[in-house]
Amino acid sequence: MTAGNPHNDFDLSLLDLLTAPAPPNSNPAHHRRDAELDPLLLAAAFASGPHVTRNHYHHDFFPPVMDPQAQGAYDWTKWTGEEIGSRQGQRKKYTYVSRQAPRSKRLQGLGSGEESKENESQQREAQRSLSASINTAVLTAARTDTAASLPADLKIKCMARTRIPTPHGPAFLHLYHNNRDNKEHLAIVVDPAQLSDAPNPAVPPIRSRSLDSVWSESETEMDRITRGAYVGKLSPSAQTPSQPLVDHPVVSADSVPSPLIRIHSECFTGETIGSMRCDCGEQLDEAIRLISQPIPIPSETPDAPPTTIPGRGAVVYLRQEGRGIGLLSKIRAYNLQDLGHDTVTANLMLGHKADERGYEIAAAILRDLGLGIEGGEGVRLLTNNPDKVQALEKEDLRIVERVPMIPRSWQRQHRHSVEGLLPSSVAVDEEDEAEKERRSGATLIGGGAAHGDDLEKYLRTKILRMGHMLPLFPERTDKDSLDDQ
Ligand SMILES: Nc1nc2c(ncn2[C@@H]2O[C@H](COP(=O)(O)OP(=O)(O)OP(=O)(O)O)[C@@H](O)[C@H]2O)c(=O)[nH]1
Repeated sequence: MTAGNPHNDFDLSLLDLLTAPAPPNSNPAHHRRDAELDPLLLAAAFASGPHVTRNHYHHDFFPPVMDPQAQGAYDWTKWTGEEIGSRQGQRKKYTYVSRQAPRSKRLQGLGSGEESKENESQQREAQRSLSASINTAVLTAARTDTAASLPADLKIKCMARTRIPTPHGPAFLHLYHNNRDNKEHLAIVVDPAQLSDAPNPAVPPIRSRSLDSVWSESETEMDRITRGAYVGKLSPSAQTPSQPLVDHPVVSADSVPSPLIRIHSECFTGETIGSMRCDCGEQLDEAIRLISQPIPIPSETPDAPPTTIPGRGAVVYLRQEGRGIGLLSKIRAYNLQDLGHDTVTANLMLGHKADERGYEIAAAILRDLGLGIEGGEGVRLLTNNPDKVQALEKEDLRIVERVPMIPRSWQRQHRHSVEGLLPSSVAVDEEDEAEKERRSGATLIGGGAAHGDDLEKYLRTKILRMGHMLPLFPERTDKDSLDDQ
């Protein structure tokens, strides 16, 4: 995702500098509940360098300190540790702001082809040297002895959690920050037992360690509850803050089936405007449905009736749109696909790889949630993508089973052939078709199963060119689907 970005060499000791204890608040009744400057977001902003677009030049402290060339700016490379312009005994206040580019810079991108290429390379060069000077300043400011800039160790932190009622049952949405990119990755945790008055003690709750930890000595119970560090169900009369977890509880592998996990990548088109070029929206919905299904527990004696526990697991939702190439490139790729190229070739024609995603952040989020950790119960991974399995195993995630994601349109068309592909732990949806149409994908435009020629082509390419582990059924067209109705 960020591989090869020369701006990633951010010195982590700056985080300590930025997280130094805040001065005592003179008016505690109105203090902010979130940190004024989130150090992880700042780290990502520094690491990614200044982005010059028409409306956004870069983030900077005000008064300006990052761009040594800017009028009135302070050159950080010359900083000796004294606060700029501060008088004896006075603290100088900096505000972190987003600045617009000067007009001359904004107009640069509007030149002719040759001219804008030249401008682009000049901009890249300027970015490189500016980023180098920022890094020098950061190193000096943090007073470390680190001679060379090393890639920063990945750090993630769950900033907030809340309950979300979904058509498939309750879920807990967790929002994460990290020091690699400036994206807000998410985890949708399905664990309704956490809302029960008498949870099964053999099944530990899926909790974030970083969220449940104590962030500062001055943090109040209400601060913790507001950011989601509470247990049970929140209501006007029930507010119990959570306790920090020392270690994630270890569950023996045979006591309950391992939680079902999906690592899902953002797809604006499929998930928000109901595009049927891909099955992403449907997959997200289907993943939450499958994870929410009650889990059958084998009975201890042959005569005892079978029991179930509530569904458990999580979808880690990564903001790596378009298999990591971004929405702009994906839109261009769609036009190339309309010209007859497939999803892989279109990416390659635009100078991208077929897949530019990374799963390091996903693995870190799962570890934070105590899922797939060494010595633990392992996870069952919902995917057809062999690269995803491999990449997560490389991150030391303990995967005990791969569970296929069968596209809904294929489940309907090829119901009998498909049933055998699903492991017994995943129940086939027995609802009648009309009920299924109504409930599944209720939050997506159009609902139900995505279908059509575009989707057939996309799915076939994933099998034929990307090695996705799905059966290849005889090709169908939109007309066949209409004939079935
Ligand atoms: N570049 C590109 N990206 C696409 C296209 N269609 C969908 N995507 C992206 O592909 C990603 C979907 O990936 P996932 O939902 O994680 O699934 P997957 O890697 O295909 O594999 P599974 O786990 O088996 O579903 C999202 O980021 C989509 O935006 C396309 O035609 N071109």
